[in-house]
Amino acid sequence: MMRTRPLKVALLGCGVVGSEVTRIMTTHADDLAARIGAPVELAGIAVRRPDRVREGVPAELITTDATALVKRGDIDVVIEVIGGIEPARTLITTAFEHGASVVSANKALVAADGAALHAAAEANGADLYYEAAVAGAIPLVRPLRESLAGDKVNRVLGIVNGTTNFILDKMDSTGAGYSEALDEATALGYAEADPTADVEGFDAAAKAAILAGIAFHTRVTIDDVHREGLTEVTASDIASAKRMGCTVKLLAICERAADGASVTARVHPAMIPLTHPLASVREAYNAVFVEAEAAGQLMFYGPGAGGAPTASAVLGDLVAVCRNKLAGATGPGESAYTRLPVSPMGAVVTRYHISLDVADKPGVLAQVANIFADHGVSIDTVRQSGKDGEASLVIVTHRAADAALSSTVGALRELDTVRGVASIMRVEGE
Ligand SMILES: NC(=O)c1ccc[n+]([C@@H]2O[C@H](COP(=O)([O-])OP(=O)(O)OC[C@H]3O[C@@H](n4cnc5c(N)ncnc54)[C@H](O)[C@@H]3O)[C@@H](O)[C@H]2O)c1
Ligand SMILES: N[C@@H](CCO)C(=O)O
Ligand code: NA
Repeated sequence: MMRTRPLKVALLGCGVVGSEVTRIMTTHADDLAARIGAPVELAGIAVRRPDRVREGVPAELITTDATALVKRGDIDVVIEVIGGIEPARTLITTAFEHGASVVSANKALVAADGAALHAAAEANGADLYYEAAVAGAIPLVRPLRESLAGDKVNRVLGIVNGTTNFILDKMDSTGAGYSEALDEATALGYAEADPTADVEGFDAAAKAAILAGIAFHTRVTIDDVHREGLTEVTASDIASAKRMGCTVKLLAICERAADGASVTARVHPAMIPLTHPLASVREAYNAVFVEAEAAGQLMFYGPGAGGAPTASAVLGDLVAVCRNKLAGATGPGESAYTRLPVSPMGAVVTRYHISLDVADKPGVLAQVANIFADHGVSIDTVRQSGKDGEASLVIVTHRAADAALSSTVGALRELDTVRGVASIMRVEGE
């Protein structure tokens, strides 16, 4: 039976995502009501610039006082699409204290302070949902939290940042320059308000922290995630990857250690074979592999950024939270019972592609090979090219610990015959 009294929703922020949330809530009101079992009504929209023309947004709902809106007391659900840490954190906490549940798209905040937010939700009998925070429209948080709650996840690996994938794809396929590709991603609404969050890997690291926490039922914050962005990737890295039958992608990788006693979470550019499904992920699309003990390998693929796709995830959460409200229940909260520690990057085991500029004279290759052997790093392939007494060595290793690779590179830099280490890139997905 449909309840006639509407559930009241407050929207915080009416930018790329917020404007699409407003549009869908307005145009799909009847369907949303039927699915929830009660009408949902937009009761207020907090914005920073009230004079901006917002097509289809009722002017009487607009306010610049977000705090007063979340304190009203008659609000059932607050949708936070402002972004950033403050004032979002205080507004969300205040919303819980005033009886509202919260739907947020804010990965930066959840990855920094998820535990405290979950605790505040629980203390007030409220829900905190954030499907939109990870990989936009792609259902990933809910499948991990709910569908896979009976399985044991061992690995989550994928492309979780649309902007950087868009940039790499454009550079690779059209030869566009880095800034040109970034400007296009920003114009299309994919990039964060400050795009350094995308290109320096902070956005992907936040998503990796959220995914690792949910997948391994432990607490992982953004500070636990090893992070390398896109800014160090050169045209020569991309060309080198091509020669190896690979492409370069910015990956987020969360793994349970082989002994099961710890986990790791990292974001960095990596070479992956062109035959791997992640290699064909184009534009701002995201794709995530989840490997679970009983399920095997699952792949989640779809639009990872953009106003409408992200609003789709927000609306899905809104329906779930409203249903919970009507049932007088709450959905799953934080699950961190395994308390698995997060190991540092040095413990990660993977393969490496190393490009060295060396003197081309007898014994150099043997000297270089010895350094690898001394540090327990086994070489898979070596390719040498060069002339006039200088050579370029491209070495691909077998699987080795990141700490062992770092000491190998440190020792190589000490050799007089090694003029420079042109690039080091991890090789994944084989
Ligand atoms: N754009 C995407 O593709 C995407 C995808 C997934 C998640 N997200 C997340 O969604 C959130 C919003 O992103 P967006 O792309 O819509 O950003 P945006 O910059 O387009 O929108 C944010 C809006 O919030 C407003 N705002 C800032 N402070 C405010 C305040 N105190 N009170 C009221 N309004 C305030 C800003 O004026 C702006 O209009 C972020 O957390 C972002 O990480 C975005
Ligand atoms: N800036 C983010 C938005 C989606 O979270 C991206 O490019 O993926
Ligand atoms: Na999602």
